[in-house]
Amino acid sequence: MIHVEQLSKSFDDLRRGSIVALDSVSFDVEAGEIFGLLGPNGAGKTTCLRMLSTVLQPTGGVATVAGYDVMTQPQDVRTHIGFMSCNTGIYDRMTAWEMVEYFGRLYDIEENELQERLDRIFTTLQMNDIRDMLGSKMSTGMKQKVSIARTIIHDPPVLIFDEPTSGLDVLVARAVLKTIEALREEGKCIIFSTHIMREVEKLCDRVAVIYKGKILAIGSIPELEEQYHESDMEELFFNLIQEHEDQLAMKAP
Ligand SMILES: Nc1ncnc2c1ncn2[C@@H]1O[C@H](COP(=O)(O)OP(=O)(O)OP(=O)(O)O)[C@@H](O)[C@H]1O
Repeated sequence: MIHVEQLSKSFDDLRRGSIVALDSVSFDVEAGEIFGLLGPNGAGKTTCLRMLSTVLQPTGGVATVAGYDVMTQPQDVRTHIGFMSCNTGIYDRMTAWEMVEYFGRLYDIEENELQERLDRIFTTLQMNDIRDMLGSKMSTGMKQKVSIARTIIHDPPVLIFDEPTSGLDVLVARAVLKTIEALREEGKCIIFSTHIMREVEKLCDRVAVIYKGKILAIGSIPELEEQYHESDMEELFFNLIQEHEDQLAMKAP
């Protein structure tokens, strides 16, 4: 469903010169799977997800999403994905229902089908009590639910979540994670970025540890624990980063 091969992205930064935000990254994600990108700030997670959602153009490598090439078929990619980040916007002057309906209409969903989907999503995400609430009156958690609803209204096979729980309290974060789990049960292909170890342990079928634009390790958690002889995910993560830093230091002139 998602195929990424040697994907790279450099930015020309006025102050810092050329920045390699992502460096020859490769992975695949299947339907019915949650794949985590785990890395600290600045690791390249957002850059990777933005390229998969066609917001940014790669400077090297290839990526296909639902069979469509992000470079040559961006429009097809866009109709087959739902993208949500922690700052996906909510309109103050629209109700929850109007907002999700509005996004459904942007995708040209037939009217009867749209109303059925709205009913289903509002029930599944337990949003019926905020149906008529304006964006300006919503709590952060309510806004996050509306963001998820608008991300899935066109029933895309691929879902891309960029740090979806960032800034949320534990209760709302838990509800968001439960929703993502339920979407996996529906057979969605899900890629999810985070810097929170526990989220990966709870949710992800496989994970890529990403640091300074490179994938340092990739696999299921049991696979990684076995490969690196470390059962504590946090220790494993720090060890991988330390090892990478040591290698960089050895290469430095
Ligand atoms: N538009 C840009 N211009 C220049 N540099 C950029 C740009 N976007 C990202 N970068 C740089 O690329 C690197 C990777 O950033 P990215 O936002 O992908 O990391 P991240 O893993 O998502 O981190 P965070 O959790 O902080 O969002 C960083 O060094 C960042 O400063």
